Amino acid sequence: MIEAKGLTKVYGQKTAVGGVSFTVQAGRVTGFLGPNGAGKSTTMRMIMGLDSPTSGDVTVNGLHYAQHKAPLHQVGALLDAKAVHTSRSAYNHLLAMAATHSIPTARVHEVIEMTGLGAVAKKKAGGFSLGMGQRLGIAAALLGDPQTLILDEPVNGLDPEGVLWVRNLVKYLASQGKTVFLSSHLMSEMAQTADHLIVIGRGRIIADAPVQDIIAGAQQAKTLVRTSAASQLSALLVGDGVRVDQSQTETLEVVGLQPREIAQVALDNNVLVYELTPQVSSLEDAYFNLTKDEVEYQSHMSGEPVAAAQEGK
Ligand SMILES: Nc1ncnc2c1ncn2[C@@H]1O[C@H](COP(=O)(O)OP(=O)(O)OP(=O)(O)O)[C@@H](O)[C@H]1O
Repeated sequence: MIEAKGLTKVYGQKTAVGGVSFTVQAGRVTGFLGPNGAGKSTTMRMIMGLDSPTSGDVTVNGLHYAQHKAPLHQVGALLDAKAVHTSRSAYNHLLAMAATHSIPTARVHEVIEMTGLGAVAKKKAGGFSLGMGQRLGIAAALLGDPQTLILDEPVNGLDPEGVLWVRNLVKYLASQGKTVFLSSHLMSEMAQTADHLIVIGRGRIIADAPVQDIIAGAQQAKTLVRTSAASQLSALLVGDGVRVDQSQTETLEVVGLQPREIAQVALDNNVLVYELTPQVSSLEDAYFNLTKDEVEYQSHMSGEPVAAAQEGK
């Protein structure tokens, strides 16, 4: 379990993490989402004792990271896949880590096989592709068979087989009662992997709820309507709390009414409707809804990223 209380990190004028409190429970996969610069990596670094909080507190399995006598058995983390000795082989990198905790060599071989690194284990880690580096980072995180796993963007650079493997792995570990905390910018992947989500924006928690609740929260009754009299039906439907967008000649998107209510209006007015399809919200919709005011680095049509707001900078 990870517990953060009033966790704050200020760099000069910049509040990277502004007094966040949350609990990452054991036995489920908790996703950590937020726009670029929201404070995810800083939070994870503080959990791992790599950055000290300006104020507040965070513990893993009841203790600060540094208080654990055998931390590799408590918490395994992938924070920066490039943080390896570049001229050391993957095997030797893992062996060196294992030696610090008297972890048997057999476990090194085990995590190498688990992560699909067998063929390259004796090669220098500095020459690894992004995906192979991620696999090595995950192998290192798993080495001590820790109770808690923290993975910052674990699927970044992985091929589809690797993405599926990470998904199944973290779900399996959670089912075994482990605590799994992972960040990703891939919404569809997060929707399939996480049970619970913590969403952060500009250093503050903006949602902390089960994935299904977050998706349901964004859900407005939205229906795709195909009709031969789009303008007429649109005029009949539009009103208080009801929005109608006409995307094509015979296609309407109606927000704020149930399909049955739309059908009734059409029937009462003798309008032919030949399709009524309720639209289901995705995690991506919910995420954009939640973070629309929290995006600090916004892309523009020209492709040139600019700081959308200069809060604290
Ligand atoms: N060492 C540092 N010194 C100064 N500012 C920092 C430092 N580390 C992070 N920041 C700033 O703190 C904010 C949060 O950064 P952080 O890396 O935690 O965000 P993130 O949510 O992980 O972003 P991303 O999705 O881009 O990885 C950013 O504005 C970043 O520039």
